[in-house]
Amino acid sequence: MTKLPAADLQLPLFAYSQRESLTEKRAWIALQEHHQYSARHFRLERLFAADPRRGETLIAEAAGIYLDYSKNLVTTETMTLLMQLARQCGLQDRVEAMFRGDRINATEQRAVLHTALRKPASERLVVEGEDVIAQVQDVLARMEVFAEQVRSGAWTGHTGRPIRHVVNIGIGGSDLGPMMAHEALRHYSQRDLSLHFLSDVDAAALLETVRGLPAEETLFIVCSKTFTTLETMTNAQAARQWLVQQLGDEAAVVRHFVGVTTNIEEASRFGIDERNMFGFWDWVGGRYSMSSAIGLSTMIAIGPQHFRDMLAGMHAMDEHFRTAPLEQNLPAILGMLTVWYGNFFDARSQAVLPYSQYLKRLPAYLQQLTMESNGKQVTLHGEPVDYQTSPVYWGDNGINGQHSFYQMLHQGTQMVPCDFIGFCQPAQALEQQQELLMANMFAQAEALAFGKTVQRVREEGTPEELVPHRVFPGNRPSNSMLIEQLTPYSLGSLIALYEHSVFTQGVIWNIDSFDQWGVELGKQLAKRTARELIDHGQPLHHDSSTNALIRRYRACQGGTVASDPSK
Ligand SMILES: O=P(O)(O)OC[C@H]1O[C@H](O)[C@H](O)[C@@H](O)[C@@H]1O
Repeated sequence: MTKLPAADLQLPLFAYSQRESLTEKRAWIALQEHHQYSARHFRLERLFAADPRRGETLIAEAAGIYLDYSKNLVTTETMTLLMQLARQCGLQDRVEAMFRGDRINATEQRAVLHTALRKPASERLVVEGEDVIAQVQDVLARMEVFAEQVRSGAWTGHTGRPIRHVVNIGIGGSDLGPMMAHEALRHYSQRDLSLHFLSDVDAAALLETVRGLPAEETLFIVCSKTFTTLETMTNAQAARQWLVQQLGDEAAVVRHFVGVTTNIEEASRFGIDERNMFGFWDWVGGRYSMSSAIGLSTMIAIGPQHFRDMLAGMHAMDEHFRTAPLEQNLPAILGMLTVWYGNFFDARSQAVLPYSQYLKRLPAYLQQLTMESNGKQVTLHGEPVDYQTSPVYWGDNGINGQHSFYQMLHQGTQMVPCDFIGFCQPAQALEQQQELLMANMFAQAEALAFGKTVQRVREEGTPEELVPHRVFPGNRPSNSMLIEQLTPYSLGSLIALYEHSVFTQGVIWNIDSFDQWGVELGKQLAKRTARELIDHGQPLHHDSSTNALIRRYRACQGGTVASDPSK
């Protein structure tokens, strides 16, 4: 892509940043008062009693997702004020700027165009003189040819055997999206192809992955936006060595390794044939990249048409986000509710609870999407924020969670807003299991919202000394998302919903949701420390804790200390 002239480099920082502090905005002050004098006294049972149709009106629906946000500590007045805040923060202008391809990732001087990855081929989007849709479609077409070759067995390995195992090597955004999508869409996957994900640089990860894999039927997809990430490069080199050792020929690499990257040069140096590289662009952030060529393993597993369906679901949500009025806009509603709880109720975390075995990796995926995007402490101007930014996102498969951490959600001392996600039709059916699953989701949201009073606990004949233990305070907020069925389309739409909710939050907080400088320091220190762990003679200049840990490690390696008697 063409580079901006140096003189323009400062412009976007100021173009998209809000000069007025968030906490000085009229709507913010109004929300503070609303919280102080009304909202902090809201009781969900009273809100529901006052408006018998609340559960049918505080809802929004788009791109196959029905969102019920009535079990939140809000009234229509709250929602009006929240949307006023969004407007005063310029949300709609920022949305337009993102979709247009402005360099809204100000600290890296990059456009943010993951939405272009899922636009229909018939559209055009010219950014800095280039039609990005044409570029996207070109890569998609090449991915489709390759994916079909692998799926049909036409792509053969070095010894002429078809590929039966695909190993995605990548980390962060080059792992979590494809891994989550693979789990979510297993039902759509070609049965005679198995997918594996290798991210951890712990040798056990590689060895456990390749154990039992026939090298002649194994394809490695090295996914790395930069092609310099240490963990991925280390794993890719080790996998390469394993393959060459197994097949006894360096020439095998070209049939068993393909690359997905923005860095063609580095990938060539690794030995990947340029014809087997699938590119993307610096305007696709790692955690926003599952709809780019990073989704190659997804496409191989579910096939090009289903991959296109996933893109269509994303696009439908993108368009909804771009065009729907804020009051009916799902990502805006979700995003503003997160702002509401974090900034006015001091909620520090947000639970994501899918009632679907297939979505068990969704919370892990969302952790990078949300926290790497919005875990920031300075505004676009570089000034410290004086309000809370990203909450901790966490969660698990809802049913499993019920039998472990839901205790804290119901009776703990912290407010944890919850997102429940469920499906009307199961991807796989066994009699009544679907009803049992969804009954639990509805019951949990109801129990959190309305609890159980002292009076009811007593009426149940509970011994007096146990009454306080068996009371459920209720008034714990949640969203319920109901989707017809888990399909590539609905998965795409769900992911785009969260992407844009994250964007909404970032706009309000006036931060750069698309950089990740916070991951750099640890990487730098690890490089130096790695040298010290390899060469025990290197002097140590860390703090006393780190020095002592390294000395202990060296001694343990050298066999001069041992604490495990079983060894
Ligand atoms: O795709 P890569 O360039 O290998 O980057 C992989 C990951 O590593 C980094 O440390 C970032 O924190 C992530 O945002 C990124 O997704």
